[in-house]
Amino acid sequence: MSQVFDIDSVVLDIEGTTSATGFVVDVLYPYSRSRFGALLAERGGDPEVVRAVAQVRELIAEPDADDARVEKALNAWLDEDRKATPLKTLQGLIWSEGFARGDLVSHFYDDVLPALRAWHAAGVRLHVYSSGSVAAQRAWFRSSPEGDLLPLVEGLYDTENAGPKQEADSYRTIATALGLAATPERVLFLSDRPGELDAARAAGWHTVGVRRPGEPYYEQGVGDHAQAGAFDEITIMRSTA
Ligand SMILES: CSCCC(=O)C(=O)COP(=O)(O)O
Ligand SMILES: [Mg+2]
Repeated sequence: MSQVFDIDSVVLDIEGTTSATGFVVDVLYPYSRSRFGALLAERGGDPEVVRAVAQVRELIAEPDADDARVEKALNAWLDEDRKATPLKTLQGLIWSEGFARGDLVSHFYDDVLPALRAWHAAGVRLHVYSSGSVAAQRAWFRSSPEGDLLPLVEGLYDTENAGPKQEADSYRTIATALGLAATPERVLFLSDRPGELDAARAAGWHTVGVRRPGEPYYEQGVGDHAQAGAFDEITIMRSTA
C-alpha cells in the first residue's frame, strides 16, 4: 500500500529495513567472530578497545575477566543476536577494516538505493539510526555494491550517541541533533522492529514499519504503524521546501 508523508528528514534502520538480516548474520557476524581474539590481543591498548572491554566486563559483572572470557561473552551475544553496545563497537572496528580492505561489500535491497537517491535529490535529509556502530554504518554506506553512498547520508546515530533503540528519549536526542526538537512530526522513521517504531512514535515522529518476507519480524508485523513492503511504496513531499 502506498504511503505519503510531508516531512523533512528520514531516519533509516539498517538490518531488516534497508538491508537483509541474513547478510548481516551470515557474512558480517562470522567475519567478526573470527577476528575478536586477534583484536583483543593486538589492539587491547587502543582507547576504543579499552572502553568496549570495560563495558563488556561491566555487562557480565566480571571486573577481572581476561581476554578469553571477554571473547566468550562477545561470541555468546553473537549467537543470540544481542545488540550489546560494546559488541557493536568492536564489530565496527573489525568490519571497517574489512570494508576498507575490500573483503566486505555491503548489501541493500533492490528498492532502497533508487528511493534514497530520489529522496536526497528532492531535498529530503537522510540519516541512519542503527544498533550497528557509527563506524560500521560509515563503512557500510561507503562500500556499497554501487560505490560510495556516504554523500547521501547526513547524520549517523547508534546506541552510544543516541541511546537504546526502544526508548523514546533516544529519538528525542536525534530530533534535537537534527534541529527538529520542536517539530518532531517532520521526521519519518523506517524500521522493521515494532518496539523501535513505538519508541519513535512516542517521541512524535512519523513511522513506517518495513515488512519484507523472510525477515525475522515479518510474521509478527508492525502493529498499528503504517507499513510498506518496499521503499517504493513510500512517497515523500516537502511542503516547507
Ligand atoms: C552496518 S550495521 C551492521 C548491522 C548490525 O550489526 C546491526 O546490529 C544492525 O541493527 P539495526 O539496528 O540496523 O537493525
Ligand atoms: Mg532493524
